[in-house]
Amino acid sequence: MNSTDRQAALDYHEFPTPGKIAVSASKPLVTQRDLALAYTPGVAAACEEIVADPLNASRFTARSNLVGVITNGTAVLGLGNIGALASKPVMEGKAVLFKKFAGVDVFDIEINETDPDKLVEIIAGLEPTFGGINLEDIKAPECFEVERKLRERMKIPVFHDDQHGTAITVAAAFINGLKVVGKDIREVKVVTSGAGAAALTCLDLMVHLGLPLENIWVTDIEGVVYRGRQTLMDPTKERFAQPTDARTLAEVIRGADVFLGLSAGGVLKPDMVAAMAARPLILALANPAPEILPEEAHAVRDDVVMATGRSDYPNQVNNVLCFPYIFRGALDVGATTINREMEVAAVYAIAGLAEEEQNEVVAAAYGSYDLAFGPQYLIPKPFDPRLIVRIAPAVAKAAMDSGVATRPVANLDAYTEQLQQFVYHSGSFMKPLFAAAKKQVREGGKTRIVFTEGEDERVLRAVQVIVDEKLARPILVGRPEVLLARIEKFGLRLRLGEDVEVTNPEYDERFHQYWTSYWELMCRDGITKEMARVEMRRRLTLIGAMMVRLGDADGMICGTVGGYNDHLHYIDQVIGKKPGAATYAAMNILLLDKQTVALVDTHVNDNPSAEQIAEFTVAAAEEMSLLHLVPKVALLSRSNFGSGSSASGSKMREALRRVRQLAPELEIDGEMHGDCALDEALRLKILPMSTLKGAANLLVCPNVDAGNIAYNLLKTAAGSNVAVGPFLLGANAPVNILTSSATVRRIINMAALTVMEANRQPG
Ligand SMILES: NC(=O)C1=CN([C@@H]2O[C@H](COP(=O)(O)OP(=O)(O)OC[C@H]3O[C@@H](n4cnc5c(N)ncnc54)[C@H](OP(=O)(O)O)[C@@H]3O)[C@@H](O)[C@H]2O)C=CC1
Ligand SMILES: CC(=O)C(=O)O
Ligand SMILES: [Mg+2]
Repeated sequence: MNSTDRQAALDYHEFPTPGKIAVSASKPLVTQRDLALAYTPGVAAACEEIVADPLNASRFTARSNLVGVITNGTAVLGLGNIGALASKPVMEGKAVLFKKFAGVDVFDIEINETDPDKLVEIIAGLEPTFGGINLEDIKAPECFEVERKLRERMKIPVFHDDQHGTAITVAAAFINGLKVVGKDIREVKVVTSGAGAAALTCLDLMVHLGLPLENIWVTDIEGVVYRGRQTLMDPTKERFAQPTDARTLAEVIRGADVFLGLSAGGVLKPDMVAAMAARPLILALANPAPEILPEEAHAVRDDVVMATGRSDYPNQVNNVLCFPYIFRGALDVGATTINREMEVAAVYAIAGLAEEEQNEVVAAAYGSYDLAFGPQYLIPKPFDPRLIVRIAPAVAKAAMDSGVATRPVANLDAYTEQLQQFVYHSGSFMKPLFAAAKKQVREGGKTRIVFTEGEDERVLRAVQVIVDEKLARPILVGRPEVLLARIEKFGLRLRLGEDVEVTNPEYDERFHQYWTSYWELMCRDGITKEMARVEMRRRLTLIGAMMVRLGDADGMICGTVGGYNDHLHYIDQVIGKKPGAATYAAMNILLLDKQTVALVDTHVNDNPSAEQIAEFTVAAAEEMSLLHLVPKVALLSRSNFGSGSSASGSKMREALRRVRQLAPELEIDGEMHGDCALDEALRLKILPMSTLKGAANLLVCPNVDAGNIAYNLLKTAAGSNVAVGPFLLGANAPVNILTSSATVRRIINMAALTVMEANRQPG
């Protein structure tokens, strides 16, 4: 690490508050009554329920989601025996990863004790606190004994991460690596550097998966582990002792197909790499310095396939791919242990994911979508959000099948769905809407959605999911040769003409009809025939809009590139407003932690009149009903029922009067401040005469600046994956203009919603 990176790492740990974790309360503690419930006397009720039935601890305490990350600091990363106190940053780090990747809470516990029996006594005594124990960085061979004794004594999962988390991840990289180099697990020679917690347990699992024991050559700080060796031996190591005269890594590495390094930095030398078999697989996993750096190995030969434990090289093989998710699955079914069946399920879940297409979140985190299964991508990346939905259910199922689950989940699909929500906040909101869209497709409803920026990477990735999930029948506007090249580049499987229809902007026999129709529409608005022809070829939104107008598509999605109002301009020319509508508006929905709120107008009307506001408020409320949301409308202002002498206040009052005429059944009030809209208690205090009940979920802003700014602030403060929209209100067809910040997920969601709009019953 250079001095700048070192300083950055220290600053990260020190500022703004020392360390990386804190405890946060999951219940409100604001009033005297809260205090009485949370603490004495109320807390006694929870205690008594647990006395009556210990299983109630998982109902009334955080135990079933709480893991102890416990170490004595004797084998911390590759830093060695640096002691319990100095290991604390690593344990806090594990806690952050547990929480971030799988929502598991952690107490990190660093214990000043090297005697295995005493360590066992201390940890076993913590069983009431935790739903699981993750042992970390305890050195071999003591770690084997500590784990075995704890497993015997404790009725919760005990998992030594450096052994099993590493073994599971390494086994996934190993089987995928062999696939890439085209070798058979029964025939490869594997040489390790390291015979500690990680290395020996990796070998154990690799043997379970089919690697013959006699093909394994283990080396450690003393050299080769040979039969008859006396120094630094223990029974676990003894199992791998070879009958050989070879004594050094340099000797046994000759002709090896696989090197597995779980020892210390710089142990594997370039001349040893040169002596390995063709297409060698090198897993140099010591942290933070690997046994050999990739550039050193590649300098010796160009057929090496290489992985390290580090994030700054391709193929990071690190137990973070396993431990958050194996615990998620184990905790969710109340597993009493983590057994071999659960380990193997995790191996295949991780290995299988690497062969799937890349994910947008991974691409955003790593700055590239160009990851396809192969030498540079053997194993999923730690930021892949699919890890949780692949590994945790596989582990949960294996726990149930092998009889160690005390709280089996009744429906694995529903469980997986629930985990999906952990990754995508829009999951639970969208689920019934996806089901409705799929039903339309199955029943032959109006489902042909044209995507005008068909060549855009996000659109292509979204369309792959839309095809796989049968959410719509997509039409891509794009040049076929570009589409084909990009589909291949991104590792997608779309078949042009079969899965998706294509409209080629450079040549399509329908174009004559498209541009002449456009000219007929616009010939009295300054568009000549020549302009109509040229515009129709170069304006993708015009093409899509004309397809919808002429019945070649049922709905349209555009806007991933370009300005909102530029797209609206062409939609207005070709599709126009709904009969009777005087205005367009844009509505966005935000799926916040505690509530779902829609905001209108976020993109169109600079300073709408009261009449316009009334019109788009009613349109927004109708759109919400289509999405199964019961609208509760607040007309926002900086004035509260006439409290401020603002022009917007009187405009919103007038809008209220008009909405009440247009839609008397709608629950609406205003004008009011944003906090009164969302906080019923405050509203009752300040505006006790308000007719609005509960929190408003449709917030109508007095102008587009307010709407747009409020939307972007809320979206950013809430974090990613929370926005659905924008919905274009007022157009005479189901067309939606997205924005350049649209993600793949948002495009998929909006396609499903456009299908629903296309099938909306009039009325
Ligand atoms: N990428 C990943 O996910 C993970 C990586 N690791 C890394 O693996 C390494 C070992 O961790 P762990 O098994 O927990 O620790 P242990 O202390 O249990 O084992 C370390 C092993 O490495 C051997 N060793 C140490 N130095 C050398 C050397 N210079 N040459 C040859 N062998 C050596 C030790 O030999 P002896 O006992 O004879 O001294 C021992 O067999 C660490 O670097 C750790 O960071 C560990 C877990 C996960
Ligand atoms: C990754 C890890 O657990 C280690 O290096 O010890
Ligand atoms: Mg470790």
